[in-house]
Amino acid sequence: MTTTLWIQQAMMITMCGEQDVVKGDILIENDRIVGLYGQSHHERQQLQQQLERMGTIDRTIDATDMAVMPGMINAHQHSPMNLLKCFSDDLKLMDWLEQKMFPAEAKMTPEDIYWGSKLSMAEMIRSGTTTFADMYIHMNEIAHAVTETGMRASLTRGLVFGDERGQERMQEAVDLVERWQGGAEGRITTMFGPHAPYTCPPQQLREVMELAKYYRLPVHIHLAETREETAQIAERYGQTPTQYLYELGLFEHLHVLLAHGVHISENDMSYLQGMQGGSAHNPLSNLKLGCGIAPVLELQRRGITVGLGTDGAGSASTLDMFAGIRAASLMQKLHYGDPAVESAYRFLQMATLDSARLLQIDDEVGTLEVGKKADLILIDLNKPHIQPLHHLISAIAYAVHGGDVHTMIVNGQVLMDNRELLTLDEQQVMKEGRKRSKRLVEGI
Ligand SMILES: CSC[C@H]1O[C@@H](n2cnc3c(O)ncnc32)[C@H](O)[C@@H]1O
Ligand SMILES: [Zn+2]
Repeated sequence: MTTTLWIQQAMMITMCGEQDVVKGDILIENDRIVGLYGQSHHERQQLQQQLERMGTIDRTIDATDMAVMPGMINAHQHSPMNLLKCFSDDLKLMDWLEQKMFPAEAKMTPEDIYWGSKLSMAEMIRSGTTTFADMYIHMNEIAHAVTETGMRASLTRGLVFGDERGQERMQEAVDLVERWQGGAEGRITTMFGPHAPYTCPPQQLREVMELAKYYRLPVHIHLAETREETAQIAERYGQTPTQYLYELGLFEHLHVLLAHGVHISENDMSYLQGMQGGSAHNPLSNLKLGCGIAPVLELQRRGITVGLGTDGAGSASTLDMFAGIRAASLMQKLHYGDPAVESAYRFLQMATLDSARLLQIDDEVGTLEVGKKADLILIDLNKPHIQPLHHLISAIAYAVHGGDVHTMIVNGQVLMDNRELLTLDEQQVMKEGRKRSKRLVEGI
């Protein structure tokens, strides 16, 4: 059975080019966009023809005073870490990770992961994120949660080595890929996820690379997040973290999603130039953990894709990608002492199309285009903190926040309708989250 949806009179931001704000209508058939129409006589005629072909329309949405744009794509996340949000802040990354996160994670059951990820999904849907890249443990539970909530996700079993359970984790990574690649009607894709240079010795990294090549899947890895990491890798291998991965051949044939990429020197950039994939910039996590400012614009100048993520709520405290867009832009303005250093539009593009490129799903999502998947958000502009509306792109980058997202559609399915979540029980998710997080942080 065909399902049809007609969004009327929206300010459409297609993310296909600088001049792309057009008032008009969008037609969706099942999971795909089948038409985008502006106000010209010719486009109105085309709209009428398409409507005649489609017959009775199941649902219309009056989007007057609303912007419609592609959903946000969070390119780096650890969704169950929402259970550990705001419990151990204001620490250095290694202390935070080793003394707080790892001990709490060691207590996590599959059910904790399921409910923790659902809590994140409720927050993400509420704040306009349609897709996320997740690296964690017990990934089956996250895959089930994604299936139920209707979101789109790239799932990765995070791999750390150094104890006797390395091979077992590797098997879980393979199981995830075999069971879930293309799952949930194609909304789930998978990657291989060696956690970081400092938790993955050369031999194990080579083994993961072989698996990624065999399955023809991307690799998702943390890289160059702190000065301490640079010092540790220099001490162990006499290399920078980026050089370490380069010498192992990681950038030769594989699509790689690098999380953070803060401490990347000019010389390191030459190792990354020409790579498939790119870097996920996580400004809020980097600011909160005092990691530094990623060389976002230098990487982009060298043709390296930079998408946008939040990192887990355990460090970033929020999964609101609009807050991330604002932070990313302000960081670069401050860093260069130049407010004109990069446009607001470019940062919106990082959170949509560029993140889609990192997840290797840009042929399906990241822009509003005929033939692409219907993954989009409606933003309510009729609010005091947004009005008067002089420049829509500026307003979205600097004034809008996640709470302004009115309606969300993923794969043609409405997940949030006028701020009501349709695919999860928010009260139950929060109740389970509160109960479980209490047990996890006890005594830590
Ligand atoms: C083994 S699953 C993923 C692993 O990553 C940890 N993690 C969360 N945030 C960060 C970060 O900013 N840098 C490095 N590692 C991070 C998380 O706690 C999981 O153990
Ligand atoms: Zn991370």
